Amino acid sequence: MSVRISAMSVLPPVRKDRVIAQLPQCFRKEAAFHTKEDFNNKVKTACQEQRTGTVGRFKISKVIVVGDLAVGKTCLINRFCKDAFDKNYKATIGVDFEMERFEVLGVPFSLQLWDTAGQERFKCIASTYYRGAQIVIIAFDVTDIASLDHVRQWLEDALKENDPTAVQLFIVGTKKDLSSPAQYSQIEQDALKLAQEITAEYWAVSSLTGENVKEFFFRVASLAFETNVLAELEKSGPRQIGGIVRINSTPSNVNASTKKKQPNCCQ
Ligand SMILES: Nc1nc2c(ncn2[C@@H]2O[C@H](COP(=O)(O)OP(=O)(O)OP(=O)(O)O)[C@@H](O)[C@H]2O)c(=O)[nH]1
Ligand SMILES: [Mg+2]
Repeated sequence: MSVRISAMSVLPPVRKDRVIAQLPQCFRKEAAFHTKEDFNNKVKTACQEQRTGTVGRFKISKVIVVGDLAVGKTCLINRFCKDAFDKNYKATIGVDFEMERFEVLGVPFSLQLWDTAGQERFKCIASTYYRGAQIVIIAFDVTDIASLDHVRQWLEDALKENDPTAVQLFIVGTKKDLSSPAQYSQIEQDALKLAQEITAEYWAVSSLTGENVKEFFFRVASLAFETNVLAELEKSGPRQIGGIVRINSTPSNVNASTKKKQPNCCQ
């Protein structure tokens, strides 16, 4: 960890196409983490006043991407991180990970993206890396209803290793390019219903065309950032040094992850 911190301090500036100045909007209002148009005001003020605590210095949010084999988890990450797409399937063995650095409201913020194996025989290796995730992305293939049916099982497995109240959950339908509008809208109904039931934000993407891929990860980064800054503000409360004393320090859109701080061995 200390190696990573010192390495970060000498890293070049964040890429221009990783700068987030405005809150990216949700994909579907029916299944969104929240539907606010802008970042929380307390978060914006904290960023302007550089009162974001560990966020922006050494905070790295862990994201795990899980889901059935061959639904397109690796392709999704590769489209975003490398702007590449491979039409040949190469199963992930265990896990891979990528670091993505963003700048949100002027504050550096990193996501550690863990790409896990969907194949049963590699699952037990992969699941040992689930711990400490702040964000869980469950991918399913929009042309394969069985992969949507398996989302609940993936959720259960991911939450075994994590504090369920401290996790932000996303369901992502992949391979949107392969489905006709009629087929897609049918599976979307089921996916939205499931997302509502398990309190997840729903997205649909295509790693082949790139549709919604950047928008999705920007949304993930922004919501993780917002949650982290709110948690920092709640932690420091009215005693915040160098900031304005706020009598009411409870964030207006308190969400699960600000309620309980989990021990986080992986960060
Ligand atoms: N048409 C199309 N094909 C895709 C898309 N995403 C992935 N694929 C294809 O689906 C297959 C599986 O993709 P992967 O990303 O390797 O799947 P995975 O979920 O990482 O699989 P495991 O690592 O075994 O869990 C590959 O042949 C990809 O080319 C997409 O958006 N559109
Ligand atoms: Mg893979």
